[in-house]
Amino acid sequence: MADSAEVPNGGSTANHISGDAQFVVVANRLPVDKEVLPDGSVHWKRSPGGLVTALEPILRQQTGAWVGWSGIADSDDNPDIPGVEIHAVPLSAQEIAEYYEGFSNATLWPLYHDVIVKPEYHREWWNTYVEVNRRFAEAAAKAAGPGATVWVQDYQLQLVPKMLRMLRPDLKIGFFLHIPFPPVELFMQNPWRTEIVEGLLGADLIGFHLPGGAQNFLYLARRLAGQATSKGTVGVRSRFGVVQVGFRTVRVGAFPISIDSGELDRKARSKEVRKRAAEIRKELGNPKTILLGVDRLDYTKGIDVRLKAVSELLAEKRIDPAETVMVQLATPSRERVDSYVKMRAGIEQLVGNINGSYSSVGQPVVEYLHRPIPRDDLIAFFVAADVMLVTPMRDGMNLVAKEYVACRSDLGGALVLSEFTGAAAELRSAYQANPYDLEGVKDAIEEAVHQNAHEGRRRMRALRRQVLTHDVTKWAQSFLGTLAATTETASDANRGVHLVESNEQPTDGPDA
Ligand SMILES: O=P(O)(O)OC[C@H]1O[C@H](O[C@H]2O[C@H](CO)[C@@H](O)[C@H](O)[C@H]2O)[C@H](O)[C@@H](O)[C@@H]1O
Ligand SMILES: Cc1cn([C@@H]2O[C@H](COP(=O)(O)OP(=O)(O)O)[C@@H](O)[C@H]2O)c(=O)[nH]c1=O
Repeated sequence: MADSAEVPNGGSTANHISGDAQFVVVANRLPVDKEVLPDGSVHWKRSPGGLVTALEPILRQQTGAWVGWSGIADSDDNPDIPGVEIHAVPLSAQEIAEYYEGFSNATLWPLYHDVIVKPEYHREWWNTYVEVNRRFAEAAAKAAGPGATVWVQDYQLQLVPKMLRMLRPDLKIGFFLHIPFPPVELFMQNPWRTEIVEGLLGADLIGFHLPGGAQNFLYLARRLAGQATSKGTVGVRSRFGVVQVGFRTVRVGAFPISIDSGELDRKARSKEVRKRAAEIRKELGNPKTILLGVDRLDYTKGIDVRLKAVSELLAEKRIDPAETVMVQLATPSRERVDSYVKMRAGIEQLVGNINGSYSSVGQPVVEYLHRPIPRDDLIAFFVAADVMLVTPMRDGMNLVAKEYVACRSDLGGALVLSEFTGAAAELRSAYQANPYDLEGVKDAIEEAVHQNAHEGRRRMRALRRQVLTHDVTKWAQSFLGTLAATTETASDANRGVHLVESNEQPTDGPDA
């Protein structure tokens, strides 16, 4: 998908509902964000974040419908996207404040990301979350044809599976969580924890990035919803868990998401991208080492950690300011949520401090851009960067790490990767570090900066083998294939699976 597209004003097909789609994606966001320019014309640009990056190629491969919000208040415009039938769910300014900024991003987001900031619990936010989830469920019910497959995405819509099942029992319903599913001790804080578990159990298949999340969920289904569940460990794309909900069998599994690695590999090899990468290096003053960070400006991403690490490495003369430039590309995100406002100020202060202490005139050590970067430009930055810094405190997957690897067909570059990303489970040959251990992060960055070419190639070859053989198509096929196979009766599905009753004492504790 292009980063932006002009759509003639008045090109809306609002309320044009066909109700015959056989495949429906339901996500908080549409794949494109609406922007109304000062002259009143409408502009649609790519929505931020990895969810859209991952799902967009899937919908290109099979026609279907996408139910979501356009990113601004009170809009029911449906942009024209070839091959995808768009069903916009309008949200009022108050719903955006309470459902999106409030319950989704100031309650659930911090709760599911290790309470890095304190989650806020407000009853009004919850009530609006329930109401908006109902509207998404109704929109999905209208878009889906008889017996269709509906794939509900992410933490903003955890009540939709149950609501949709009540409206349309004929549908096959999948749910995928793009962020970490938290340890049981944290999840239990949520005053509406039981409603959320029951909401998810409306699906036929519930997917997580990692087996640990799936196991946490199975434990909670037993404890909070009182359902019998399977007991063994969950595998990656295998050994699915089972929850028995009356006569229905819900499967629970781990499906690590990925990227369109073949497409990125191809683009990164192109002459234009190579040329642009060379230009970037020149524009940065031809430094020996380019360090790169690419993130939504989010406190989970550990942008402060990498800035502190670089600052200390400079102070300790372990890296040379005359030879090093760090580029931090930061897409604006959730700018009206308090914790994001505070975090932005902190990061910009760190950038200022480093530049104040170590830059020379016209040659800043840190180049910081606070704006969305078009995909093609991003690819050139990946090709140019000697060391990619991915240091989240917690991250569901982190597609940026995989994108960097996919772009390095030259086997150059090095990846510094937080242990607390979903990607760390697959990208074992990265320079991994614990983001809470600043000395460890510094050591990893220093090692990556000074790696010898042979070691660098060995690591990158191993990383690429993983990323190129596990792409987003494999992710979607494994999830949708498992969902399609969930037709058996409860007794068939449970054959050979020992179910633990909710009143039995489980022997397998949750995997925190
Ligand atoms: O829609 P926003 O509030 O602007 O946020 C953007 C998206 O952020 C999150 O992305 C996650 O999904 C990625 C793909 O699975 C994953 O790699 C990453 O670790 C997650 O943080 C969020 O989950 C999406 O719903 C948002 O649209
Ligand atoms: C900064 C920036 C990023 N992108 C693209 O956005 C996604 C980010 O996905 P990830 O899983 O790493 O994290 P979140 O979903 O944001 O939590 C990735 O595909 C980036 O290439 C972009 O297109 N433009 C940008 O400026």
